[in-house]
Amino acid sequence: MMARRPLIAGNWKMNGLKADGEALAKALAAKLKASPPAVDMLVCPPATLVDRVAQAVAGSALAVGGQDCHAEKSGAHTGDVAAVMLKDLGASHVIVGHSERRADHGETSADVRAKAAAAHAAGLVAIICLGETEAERDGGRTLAVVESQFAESLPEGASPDNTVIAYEPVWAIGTGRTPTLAEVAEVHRTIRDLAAKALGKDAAGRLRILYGGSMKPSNAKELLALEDVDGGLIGGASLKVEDFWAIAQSA
Ligand SMILES: O=C(CO)COP(=O)(O)O
Repeated sequence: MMARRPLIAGNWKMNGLKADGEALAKALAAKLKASPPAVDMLVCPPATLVDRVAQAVAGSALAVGGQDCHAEKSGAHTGDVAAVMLKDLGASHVIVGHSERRADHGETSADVRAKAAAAHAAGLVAIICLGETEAERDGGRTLAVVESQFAESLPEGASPDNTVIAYEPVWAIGTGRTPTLAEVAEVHRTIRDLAAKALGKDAAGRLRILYGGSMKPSNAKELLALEDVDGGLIGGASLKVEDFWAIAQSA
């Protein structure tokens, strides 16, 4: 029996105004109600829409998450959002350490670890992102990069119940390119092995490890069929109901 229920998560990034965000979430919630798939589904709208989307899908099986949180609970941090604030709006998850935040905002793995700890303290599941750049892949450093990001980003107290790992090769995000299936399998197996060392074998066996980076209906089935791929973190294709739903159906 499959021990890990797949998680199909949509990262809307900086897309969506009130009307279209609500319509997208409602359409997904309706599909989930009509024909529940054998996966968990999550959408992560921009912070401005978390409240509205959470209210729109309340009572449905569609979970809602944030895309980032601050490491502190409150304070003088203009423009930032605390994990507890996302929780207050009805979020159950938050993405931390996305490569766009690591690149655009200079977030380090130490920052990511503090954010994940804040998410846990607020009662949120932290989706911790990691992945190599193209130069790192070309230089043969993929596994070393993933290993150090994993070691440095995982907080004390992490468990399969409060943490999900997302492997997102930076060069595959929004480019239409993906690693080969063998390359994805190798990285996911490595992450599972790292998790076994950090959390113990049983916990590692329950930990969900998502793949992200140009996942779409045409390649989802083969990616999601890999033994250590337990779902997807989907950007562009999560903005279209039919595409996101098709991906969920192929898990
Ligand atoms: O960054 C991603 C999800 O967090 C992946 O984005 P794309 O699916 O658009 O490549």
